[in-house]
Amino acid sequence: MIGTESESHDYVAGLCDEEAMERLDTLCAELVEENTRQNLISKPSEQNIWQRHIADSAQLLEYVPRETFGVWLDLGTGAGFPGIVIAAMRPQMPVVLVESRAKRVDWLGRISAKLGLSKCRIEGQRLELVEPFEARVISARAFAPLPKLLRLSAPFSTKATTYLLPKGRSAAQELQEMPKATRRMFHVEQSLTDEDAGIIVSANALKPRQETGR
Ligand SMILES: C[S@@+](CC[C@H](N)C(=O)[O-])C[C@H]1O[C@@H](n2cnc3c(N)ncnc32)[C@H](O)[C@@H]1O
Repeated sequence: MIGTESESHDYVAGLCDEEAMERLDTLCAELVEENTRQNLISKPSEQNIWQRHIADSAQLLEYVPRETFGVWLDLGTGAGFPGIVIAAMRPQMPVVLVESRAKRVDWLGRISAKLGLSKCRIEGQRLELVEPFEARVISARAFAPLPKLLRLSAPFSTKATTYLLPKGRSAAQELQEMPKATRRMFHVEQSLTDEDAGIIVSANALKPRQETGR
């Protein structure tokens, strides 16, 4: 389990190059600054931003091949999690962020430009209105209850799509409440950054590295 800011920083550094780490440092600084103007993240979580937000997002990369080619779709990106972190760590991969709240859309546009994320596209509207395309990965943190999430994301999903859904404490319960056919398609992985949190992942997700101590 990753318990401290410095452990979180080291963990993320092991998943990306130095330029990506510089982008993430910039993201953290800009986020704290923007958090004085709009409510992007909770004030207390500014103190452990690497654990609560950056490493928490970055761990999703462990579930997909390093050379992922298709589009990564992040639903309800909000302040940027996990979508902006993923885009900052893998700038060559096309990433689409869907967010409906205007102030957050504006922030996502500004930070994406500042970080030079040319492959990152922001859909500033409700997911229900986005023209469907095939997503290689669909991620969503704190976006919607699982039945709604799967219903809204279905137009973007194929058999090859990997779902990565950080769900906090409710992960096992939410999956348990789904019909049997859906339960067979997913399982819950332990979050690296919170011992009480789970990530609902689809069956085609990679197994994460073992040396992380899980
Ligand atoms: C609880 S926040 C989570 C933000 C971010 N994923 C995180 O974990 O920090 C949920 C976000 O989803 C957005 N959202 C909710 N329903 C949406 C929809 N149907 N289409 C697009 N965005 C939506 C909200 O505006 C909000 O920013």
